[in-house]
Amino acid sequence: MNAQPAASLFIDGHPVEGEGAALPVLYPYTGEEIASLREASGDQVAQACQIAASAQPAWAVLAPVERGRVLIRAAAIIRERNEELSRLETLDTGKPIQETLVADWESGAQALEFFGGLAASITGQMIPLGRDWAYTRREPLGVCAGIGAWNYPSQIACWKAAPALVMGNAMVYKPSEETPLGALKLAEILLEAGLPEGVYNVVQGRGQVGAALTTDPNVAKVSLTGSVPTGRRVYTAAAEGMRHVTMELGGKSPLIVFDDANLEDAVSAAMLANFYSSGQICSNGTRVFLQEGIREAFLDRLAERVRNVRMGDPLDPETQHGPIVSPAQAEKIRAAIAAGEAEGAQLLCGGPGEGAFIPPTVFTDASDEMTITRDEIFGPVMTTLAFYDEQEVVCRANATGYGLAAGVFTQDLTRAHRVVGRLEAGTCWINTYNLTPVEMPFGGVKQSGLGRENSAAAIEHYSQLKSVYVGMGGVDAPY
Ligand SMILES: NC(=O)c1ccc[n+]([C@@H]2O[C@H](COP(=O)([O-])OP(=O)(O)OC[C@H]3O[C@@H](n4cnc5c(N)ncnc54)[C@H](O)[C@@H]3O)[C@@H](O)[C@H]2O)c1
Ligand SMILES: O=CCc1c[nH]cn1
Repeated sequence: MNAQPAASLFIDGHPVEGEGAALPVLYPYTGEEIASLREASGDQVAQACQIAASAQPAWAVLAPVERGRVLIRAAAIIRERNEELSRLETLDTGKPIQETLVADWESGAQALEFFGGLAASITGQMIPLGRDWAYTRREPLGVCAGIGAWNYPSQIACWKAAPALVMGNAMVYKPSEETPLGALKLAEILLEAGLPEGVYNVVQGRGQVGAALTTDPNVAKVSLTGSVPTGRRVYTAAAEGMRHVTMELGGKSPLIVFDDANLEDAVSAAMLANFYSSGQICSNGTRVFLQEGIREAFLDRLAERVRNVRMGDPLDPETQHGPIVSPAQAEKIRAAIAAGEAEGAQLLCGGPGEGAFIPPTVFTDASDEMTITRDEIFGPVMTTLAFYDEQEVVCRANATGYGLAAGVFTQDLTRAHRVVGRLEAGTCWINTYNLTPVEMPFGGVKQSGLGRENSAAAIEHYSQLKSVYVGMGGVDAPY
C-alpha cells in the first residue's frame, strides 16, 4: 500500500521536503511502511512561522464572511472526498473504516462548516458611558501553533484550524509523528477552497519539532492535544513568551450507572466509552462505577455483547475493532493489563491479545487505588467498580487529578442534574456518552487542560479583545 504524499511538509502553499530525520509511516494493521517522510529542520520550522506571520495580515483584513466562505468550501470538498480521505485515515491510524467514514473527517467538516457560518456574526460590544462611549473589537492573535495527538488526526487538525482561521489567524500545524498524513490533505483542501498561500502550513516531526514551534518568536498561541506530561512541558515553554494556550489533555473519566438506569443503553454507552477507536479516545469513561443493584446484570450483558465484537482488518467494512496505533502503545496497554492482574483485579473478558490487537478488555473487582483505576491507559481497557450510594460515588469519581469528562446513567433526571453539578469534569453526559457535537464546548478541568474547542467558546481562545474608549467632548484636566 502506498500513501506517499507529494512531500513531507506544506509551507507557503506548496509541498516541501523535510530536511530533518526520517519519519516512516507504518500501517498499524500490517506494520508495512506506507509513506516515508522527513521531519522539518529547525530552520524549516522558523521559516514556516515567518511565512505564516507574513501571510496573516492580508487574511485578517478580509471581511469575516469571506473567510467563512473559504472554510465552508473546504467542508464541502472534504465531504465530496470522504471515502478517499477516510481510507487514508484508516491507513494512518488503523481505525476501522466503518468508524473513519462517519466520525473522523466528517467531524472536521462539521467544524469548518460551523466556524465558517459563525464568521459574520462575531462582533464586539458597544458600551454607553454617558456623554462618551466605548466599544470592543475581537482581534486575531497572529500565528497560532497547533500540535496534534494521533488518535483523531484529521478531527484534531480541523478543530484547531477552523476557529483559528475564521478569526483571521494564520496557523503552523504539527501533527503527531505517528499519524502525519491527514494534516497534509487538509492543507491541500484549504488551498483549493481559496485560503491564501502561507496561512495554513504543516511541519512534521517528533517532540523536539513541537518544542521548536512552541517557542518560535512568531508564535502567539499554542494549542496542544496530547498527554498531561506533554501538556505541562508545552504550557511551561509557552509561558516564557506569555503565549496563549489551549490544552486538550488526557483523562480517566468516570461513567456512573445507577440502579434505575436503562440496562441496555448503559451497556451500549460503556462499550462506546471504552472500545470505540480501540479505546484510544481522551474522554473515554474508563472508570465504570456500577451501583450494587444493577452490577451483576450489567456485567453479564456486557460480557455477552463484548463476545460479539468483530476484530480484524480495518479496511473490511464489517470490522468493529482495529489494531492499536503502534507497537509501543500496544506494549503500554499490555503493561497496564498485567498491572491490573498483578494487583488483584479480575478479567471478565479480553486480555493482552496478540501483535497489534488488544481485544475489548473488562476488569471487575477493582479498587480505587489500583493502577488501572488511577492511570490513563489509552486503550480498550474498562475498569468496573462497585458503589452503594450517590454521595460515595461522587466523592470517588472526583478523586482524580484528571477532569476531562464524566457520564451518568439514571432515569431520575433530578438526580442526574444534581450529580453532574457536583462532578469535576469539563464535559458531562446524561444517559449517553462521548458525543462531541461541534455546537457544544469540549475541554477539561484540573490536569486535563485549559480552554475549550468547538462552539462559539473556542473563538475566545483564538482571539483577543481590544477596548476602544471614544471621547465625545472636551478633555477635563486638573492642570
Ligand atoms: N483532550 C483532548 O481533546 C484529547 C484528544 C486526543 C488525545 N488526547 C490525549 O493525548 C494523549 C495521546 O496522544 P499522544 O500519545 O500523541 O500524546 P503525546 O503527549 O505523546 O503527544 C502529543 C503531541 O505533542 C508532541 N510533543 C511531544 N513532546 C513535545 C514537546 N516537548 N513540545 C511540543 N510538542 C511535543 C508530539 O509530537 C505529538 O504531536 C492521551 O493522553 C490522550 O488523552 C487528548
Ligand atoms: O479524543 C478526544 C476527542 C474526542 C472525543 N470524542 C471524539 N473525539
